[in-house]
Amino acid sequence: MALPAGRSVVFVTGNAKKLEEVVQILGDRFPYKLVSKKIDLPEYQGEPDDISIQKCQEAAKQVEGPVIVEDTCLCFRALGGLPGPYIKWFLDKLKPEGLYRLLSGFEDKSAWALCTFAFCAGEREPVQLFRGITEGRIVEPRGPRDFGWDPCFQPDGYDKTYAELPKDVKNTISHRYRALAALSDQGVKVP
Ligand SMILES: O=c1[nH]c(=O)c2ncn([C@@H]3O[C@H](COP(=O)(O)OP(=O)(O)OP(=O)(O)O)[C@@H](O)[C@H]3O)c2[nH]1
Ligand SMILES: [Mg+2]
Repeated sequence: MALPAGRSVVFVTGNAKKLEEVVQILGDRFPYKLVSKKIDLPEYQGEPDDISIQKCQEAAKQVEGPVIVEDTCLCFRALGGLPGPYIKWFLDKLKPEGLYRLLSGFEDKSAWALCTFAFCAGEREPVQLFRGITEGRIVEPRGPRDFGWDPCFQPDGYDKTYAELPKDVKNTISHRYRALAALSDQGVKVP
């Protein structure tokens, strides 16, 4: 069963840039009223799916209603997928230059960005996951610095980094776009 049309769903994030992209990507394609709420949820550890499930359940508990959360990983192939969900701390300490230098001992600079949206209708309800992946490689940082690791991620098939690409291009190829496309295709369900 779908949520009744017109119901609102709270997107819980502490990240204003994420919210900006979600709003741009979704436009009016989402059948529910999307309300945002700024809460800094805990940074859980573990596999991406488990992290998103825990994050969503915690958000539903705090909001006491239907919620969507999103968790983003940046995974370096040469490092077996790390930093993955821990990219926030790696970026914070190393900046995009340091992320690039992390791979200096490796020929393989390939990486993928993984975005997972999680929806649940309430605290003890099941969590639905929607994933999107964009493949690319880690390059010496280029472009504006206003969003995280965008300057050092160059998506496959482009000679520009995410940061250098116009927003409307990033937003049609990104990990976030693909995850939201899965969400739009499959729809959210309440038990
Ligand atoms: O250059 C970027 N392009 C992107 O498209 C992108 N998406 C996320 N990030 C960064 O990667 C970490 C994810 O951690 P994260 O998913 O826990 O996010 P967050 O803690 O900032 O927000 P939230 O968890 O409250 O939603 C954080 O440092 C985000 O700033 C991005 N950087
Ligand atoms: Mg977070």
